[in-house]
Amino acid sequence: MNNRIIDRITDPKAIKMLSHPELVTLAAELRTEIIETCSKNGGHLAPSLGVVELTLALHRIFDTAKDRIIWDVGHQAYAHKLITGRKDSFHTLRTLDGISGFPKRAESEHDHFDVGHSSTSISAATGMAVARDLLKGTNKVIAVIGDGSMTGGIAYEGLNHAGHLNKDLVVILNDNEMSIAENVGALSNFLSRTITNEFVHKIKKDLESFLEGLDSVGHSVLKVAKRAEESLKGLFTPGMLFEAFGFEYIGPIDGHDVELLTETFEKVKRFDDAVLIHVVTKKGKGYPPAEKNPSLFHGVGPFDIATGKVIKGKGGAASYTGIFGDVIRKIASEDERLVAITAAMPDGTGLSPFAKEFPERFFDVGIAEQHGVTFAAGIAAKGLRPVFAVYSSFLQRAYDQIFHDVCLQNLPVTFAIDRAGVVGSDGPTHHGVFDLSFLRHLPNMVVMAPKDENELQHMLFTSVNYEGPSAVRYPRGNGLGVPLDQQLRTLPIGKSELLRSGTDGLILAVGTMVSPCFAVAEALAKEGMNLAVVNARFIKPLDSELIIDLIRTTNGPVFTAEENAIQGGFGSSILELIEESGFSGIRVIRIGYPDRFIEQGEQAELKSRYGLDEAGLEATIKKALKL
Ligand SMILES: Cc1ncc(C[n+]2csc(CCOP(=O)(O)OP(=O)(O)O)c2C)c(N)n1
Ligand SMILES: CC(=O)[C@@H](O)[C@H](O)COP(=O)(O)O
Ligand SMILES: [Mg+2]
Repeated sequence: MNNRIIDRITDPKAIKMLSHPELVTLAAELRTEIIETCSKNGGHLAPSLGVVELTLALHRIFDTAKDRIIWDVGHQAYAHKLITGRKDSFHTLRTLDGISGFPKRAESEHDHFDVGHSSTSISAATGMAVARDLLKGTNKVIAVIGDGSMTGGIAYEGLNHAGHLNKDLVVILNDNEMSIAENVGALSNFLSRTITNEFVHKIKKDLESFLEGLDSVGHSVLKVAKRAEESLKGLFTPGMLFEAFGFEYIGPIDGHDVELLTETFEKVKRFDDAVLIHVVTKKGKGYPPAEKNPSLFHGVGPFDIATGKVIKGKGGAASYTGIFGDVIRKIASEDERLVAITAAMPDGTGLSPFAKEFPERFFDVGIAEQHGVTFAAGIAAKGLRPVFAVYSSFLQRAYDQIFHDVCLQNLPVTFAIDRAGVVGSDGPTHHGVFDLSFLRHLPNMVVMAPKDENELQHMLFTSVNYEGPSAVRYPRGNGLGVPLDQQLRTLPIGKSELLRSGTDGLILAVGTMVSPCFAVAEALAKEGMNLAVVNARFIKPLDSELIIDLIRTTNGPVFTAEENAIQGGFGSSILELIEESGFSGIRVIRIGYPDRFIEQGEQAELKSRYGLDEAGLEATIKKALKL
């Protein structure tokens, strides 16, 4: 008979009734459940395994029906989900219409803030603490933030404000000495304090034996020194930093000792000022392959539990990310001006091989997209060619820096925008469906999207050699498997490619939409309908000359197709062009993502749901042509 504790936890309050050995058993059961589900669905395995004991201790002491826990990024919240009523739906994790991989207020009363992007928890918690006090509430507010997420500037804006207000607020720093890759920066060195502590300890011992060897003067000095010991320790531990922000500091404590965590939280629950608890955990804890390779298992696809081997997809063409990584090295080998930058995503953006080959020209700035952009602007201002490789949705953080530090000064920064379009299981926080809209209205900016991986190569080369800011946006996943030209060339700025002629209608397509649009036009030709198809290549500047000519000669509607929000995107720019050119009576049908946040699901599922696959495009076009 199945006698698992996990099956009895339908409400987190049940955690409070368990004995210590039962909590240890439950931790193991949670890990099994998390590993099994991630092995099938993929997911953020290593971060979630690392906080199982922390999650149990939090739920043992706090009551999430009223107390507020804000998980930073939220990719580590699987145990929290399992014990807050979502065990039976956990098998749907990250799937279409299933439960989210991140906390979601709409999903549970125990999720208090929607997340996915990093470093927001302290600010949100501070806001909740202020609101609680204004409303005369009594609940606790707890932010749980990782050491990687502490590299994001907003975390310090939050700390600075929270420490100043000194509200009843708990920040738990989950320090596993890892971001997705190795964590970077001075703070990370400061937190991994082992060497410093040993060093301080040795100095203290040496000093003590020296003073003890002296006469009574020495003993008096020793007494003073002993009294100063605490402050000396404080001077060399991370506590110093957080205390300077106005927080009480507790730690570092073992984040896998559920009893110690529980005792600590019990005490802290009675405090009524801002406290930071520094908890040390192991990323991937309890699953040896993840402990050994936490970067691979940070966000992993389906894998074999016994061997820890990731199950490869169908194979096929190289990924856009991989091609980017290859081309950028190729360009850098001939152009010494090229400098590559990532904001904590060296693997995800394909820059890791570049980092190995050109370590002096590679910079991981941490989760600091704003700094990454302005840093790139500084490099460009001195005549070099920075390439900032970044996910579309994370670039949103740096809108003002793109405007103020790059475009306004017309600096030659390349934005290599990966994960443009829908990204899949990460869902609405991570889909990259706004970049065309938020980039194309900025003066000086050139915006490109390749129809395939070969065009990606030429666009990157074009971008690095362009004298102003430019962006190349490309999707998550594989290219089309087209042959790659060996010789890179610059594309004429603002020139599109006419792929097929026809006067029954005009399709203007961008990036990943070019191939399915072309296929649909070819199929319709067999039914006697001849549509022109344009690979836009440039979203900005538009190839106005060609597009106006084609609009003039078409007898049918104009279709625009893009993997971006319809609002403000490429289709909108065509409407503007039509208006500016004085056309009237032109029917324009814009195909893209509607004005709502797009849910999680596989890319193909989402494209099908929103009519961006071949079947959907054909249906839309046929309807408009009244076929
Ligand atoms: C603004 C932003 N940039 C980048 C990311 C990608 N990202 C997600 S988790 C993560 C590392 C977080 O490290 P840490 O906070 O230490 O958590 P851990 O995974 O180690 O538990 C990164 C870079 C993100 N979610 N948000
Ligand atoms: C939580 C987070 O932001 C990242 O781990 C993200 O999920 C990575 O996405 P990719 O899998 O597309 O690299
Ligand atoms: Mg970490």
